[in-house]
Amino acid sequence: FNFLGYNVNVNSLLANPYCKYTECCNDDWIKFRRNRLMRNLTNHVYGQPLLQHAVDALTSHFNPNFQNHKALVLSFHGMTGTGKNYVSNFIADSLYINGVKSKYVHHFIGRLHFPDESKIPQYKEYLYNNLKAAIKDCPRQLFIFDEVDKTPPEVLNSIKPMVDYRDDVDGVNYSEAVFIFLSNIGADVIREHFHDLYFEKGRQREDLQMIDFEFLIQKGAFNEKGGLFHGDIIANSLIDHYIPFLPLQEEHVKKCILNEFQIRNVNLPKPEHVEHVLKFVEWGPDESLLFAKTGCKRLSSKVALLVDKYYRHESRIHNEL
Ligand SMILES: Nc1ncnc2c1ncn2[C@@H]1O[C@H](COP(=O)(O)OP(=O)(O)OP(=O)(O)O)[C@@H](O)[C@H]1O
Repeated sequence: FNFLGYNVNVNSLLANPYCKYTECCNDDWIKFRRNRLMRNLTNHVYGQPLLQHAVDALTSHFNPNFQNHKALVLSFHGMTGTGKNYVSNFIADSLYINGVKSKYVHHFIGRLHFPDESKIPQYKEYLYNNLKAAIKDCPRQLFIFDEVDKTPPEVLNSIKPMVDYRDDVDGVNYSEAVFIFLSNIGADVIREHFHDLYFEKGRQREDLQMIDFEFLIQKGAFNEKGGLFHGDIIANSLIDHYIPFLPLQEEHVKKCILNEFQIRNVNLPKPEHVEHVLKFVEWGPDESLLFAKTGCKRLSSKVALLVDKYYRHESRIHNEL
């Protein structure tokens, strides 16, 4: 309303002052910022054009004009070091003001959280109770399950009711949540298919479509051993989108190396230093040597050593500015 010529927002007058400084379950702290995500993916993630599909899925999930009938479930597949964790963090950053540090972001790592097969019943109970308590506290939660292929399928099956098409489970509604599964399941199929499309059929990486991969991954995820293996989540088609992470080539790895230098305030590293880091990268498969076996992983420590040795002055001056 208008008071003495000033526009007064009743909501902000009534708002809990606690939530001004502390993260709360409201639009001030949780809001999907598509442009922010697009900018980060464009500027920092190399060689993964199919990510646009994940952005579109998130956009429609958070469209206030549509009512969701189930939680959004994305499954990221691909070789190691191609950006699955990296992108999940950008998604968290686009959803929460506190980014990955938000109390509404939860990471579960197969080998770390569910290592012991004899404890499956306890894990199931732990997961169910944990998720339920989180959603009760705030419906807009992000659950990231890393190393899904190293998680016992029974454990993942316990969250099936939460990602299914239902209004609520035990009085709790999960439809606003986002689940992201990360795994190397299907990585070989993706690599082989990409090789065929790119090198044999002359298709450009940027022109590839989801349709080129989605069914392949779904089949691979179902057949390969791992957490999704014969699991209820796939059997019941509860994964909304399978996102393939393509294998990285030399041009992408070089960009990753330059990025690592840039992070350390070295904008123009010497070409021989970039080449030096590149020498540590293993290439495959077999003698084709087309793709980086570990993608852009483990480059940062190599770059850090070089920066410390040759650019200490440059990086210090920038840090002091
Ligand atoms: N496509 C990419 N573009 C730019 N940087 C990347 C890309 N992929 C990976 N990186 C860099 O490599 C690091 C490791 O990647 P990330 O942890 O996302 O791999 P991953 O696909 O999750 O691997 P894994 O399957 O082993 O868990 C990232 O933190 C990032 O710095």
